[in-house]
Amino acid sequence: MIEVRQVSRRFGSQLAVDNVSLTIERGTITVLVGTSGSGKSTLLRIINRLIEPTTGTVLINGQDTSGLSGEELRRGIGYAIQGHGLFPHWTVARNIGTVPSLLGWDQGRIARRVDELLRLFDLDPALYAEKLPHQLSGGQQQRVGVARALAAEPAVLLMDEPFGALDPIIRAKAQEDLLALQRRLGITVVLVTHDMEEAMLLGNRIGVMDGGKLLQYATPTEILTHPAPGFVERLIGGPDRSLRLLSLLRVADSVQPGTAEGKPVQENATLRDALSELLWARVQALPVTAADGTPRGRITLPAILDLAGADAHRVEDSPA
Ligand SMILES: Nc1ncnc2c1ncn2[C@@H]1O[C@H](COP(=O)(O)OP(=O)(O)OP(=O)(O)O)[C@@H](O)[C@H]1O
Repeated sequence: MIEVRQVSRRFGSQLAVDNVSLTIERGTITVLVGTSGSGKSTLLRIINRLIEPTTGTVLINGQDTSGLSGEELRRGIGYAIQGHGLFPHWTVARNIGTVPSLLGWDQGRIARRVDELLRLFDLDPALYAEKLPHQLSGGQQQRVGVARALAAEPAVLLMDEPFGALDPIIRAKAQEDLLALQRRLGITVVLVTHDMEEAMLLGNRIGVMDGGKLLQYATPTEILTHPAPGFVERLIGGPDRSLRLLSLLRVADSVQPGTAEGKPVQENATLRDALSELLWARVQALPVTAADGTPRGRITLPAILDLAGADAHRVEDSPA
């Protein structure tokens, strides 16, 4: 668990982070979202003490981090940034092995860990371990950046706009991969983005920042259905609000008995995707299947329309 208590950071006359308190539960994804200059990156870097707070404290698992050396702290916390931050003249393997080397792991253990991480990120070690970063695609570099951040098996992973430089298709894949990875490893992730869509997709909780202040810290559903008045309300109150709500709900949540004609929709797809399929096929209903193709029932247009409005209580009862 990470506890940020009344943390502020001043740069000259500017208060980049203004009295922020929040608690991040172990094994969750927290997304800090806000416009440029709102203090997200500064707050993230205060957690691993790349930036020291002017006032306030950060506790990790109950321990005040100011009592640790910054270097020691950072070896236990993964950090992945936009542009991947890979050393350009080092091979992929050496890049991934950076922190284990600093920690004094023996060569055999480092090699095994590098191999394991490359496989985890779908990069064949025989093909990629000895390549240089510039010989990889943007998406592959991004994966190596995250692999490097995870090399020493940190319990906490901080990510600053990790998908910012990726094209939309690779970005969607990278987001799905992060969700799967986080579930598999059970790590605590704190991620910074300026993209509310990304925050809604990834966050168990979202912290909305503006002018250094944390304006709201809540689940995606709470933010959509009960946004804090003012900035947050304006941020999420655009014309696609109903579609965002549908993005948080799964087909499995409103599947009905029966069958339908047409291309099946998977039960773990979002209702937004299902709506798109229904509109594309110009039908009122489509069959629903499990990932392995087992029939599950059908999804209908009226059922989706029913959930797309501001019926907050029903939406709140649904899993985010
Ligand atoms: N080292 C620094 N020296 C002086 N001012 C700084 C420094 N780092 C950040 N700031 C200022 O603090 C404010 C918050 O910056 P920060 O990088 O945390 O914002 P952000 O929300 O992450 O923005 P972005 O999305 O553009 O990265 C900005 O106005 C920035 O100019």
